[in-house]
Amino acid sequence: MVNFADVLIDESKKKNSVLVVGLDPDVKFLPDCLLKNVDYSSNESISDAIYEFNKIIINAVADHVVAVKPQLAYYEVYGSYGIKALEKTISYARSKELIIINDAKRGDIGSTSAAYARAFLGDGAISGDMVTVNPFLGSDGYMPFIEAAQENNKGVFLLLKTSNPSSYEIQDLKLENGELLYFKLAEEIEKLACKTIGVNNYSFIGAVVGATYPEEAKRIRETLPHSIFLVPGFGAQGGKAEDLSVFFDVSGNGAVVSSSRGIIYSYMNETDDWNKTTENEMQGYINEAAIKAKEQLNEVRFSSNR
Ligand SMILES: O=c1ccn([C@@H]2O[C@H](COP(=O)(O)O)[C@@H](O)[C@H]2O)c(=O)[nH]1
Repeated sequence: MVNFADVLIDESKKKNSVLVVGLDPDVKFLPDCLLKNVDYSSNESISDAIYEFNKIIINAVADHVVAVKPQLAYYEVYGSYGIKALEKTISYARSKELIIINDAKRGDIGSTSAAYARAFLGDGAISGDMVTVNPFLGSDGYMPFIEAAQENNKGVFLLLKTSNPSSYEIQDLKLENGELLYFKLAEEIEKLACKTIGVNNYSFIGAVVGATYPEEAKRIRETLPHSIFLVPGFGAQGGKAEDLSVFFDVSGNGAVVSSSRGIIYSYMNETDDWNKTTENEMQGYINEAAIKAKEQLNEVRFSSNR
């Protein structure tokens, strides 16, 4: 039996990185070199460009990231061709021995969640190693994912305190006993996580906690010591490396931090005419941005500022 938390931590140690790069391809931001032959009336043609873009990103970051995180929305928008681009991207990332976290945020009634779990945690073409799950339908909505992850030696990240500005509207609602909703959910996750720990003391049942909420993260970390956090919101959403030490444990483990736009479109900040960036230049800028982010995170994850 493999506990996926151990796989993630071992990979993080091997790469000396807690950085996850998000694969959120938006054609608006692709330079001319990738768009010159694109027929905008064809989803197939656009999806081919997306796959080429993803290969450049993967080549640039593979040595410096613990995982890549495709965001499903950017593929689903192009229908079956977008899904094909996702399949090819996953297969390419696997050829570079990368861990794949599908940011799909699924969750439904039990029977449908079981089908989603087969899609994302089974052995199909869009299956990764971990998937983000929306737990707000309740335990029959998220347990099928946890069961599939356990059966297939994979992992999940349950949404807990998301990085967006309005996350407080629902997630911070006060319950009758004065407790906050996300905090109650953290307690529920811990009940499952503490029973499913691996050799590093972490469970394959992780939680999403936004980089934009370090104060909240500090309390969540105490309540949920056995879950690895997936931390989005670093970079483009304003989350800063210097605020992130509270997400980690004393050994610098316990969290992986994702950045999408801040890294994959880093070439847009390098010249006034970013449209003219070549594929080689793109790869270079993305590589530099990933190394910089990795180093910033390494500086804070071992710091004692908790
Ligand atoms: O709480 C959450 C959960 C998921 N996300 C996703 O992460 C990336 C963030 O992209 P950036 O460009 O680094 O801001 C994106 O795919 C979101 O859907 C999140 O931001 N917050």
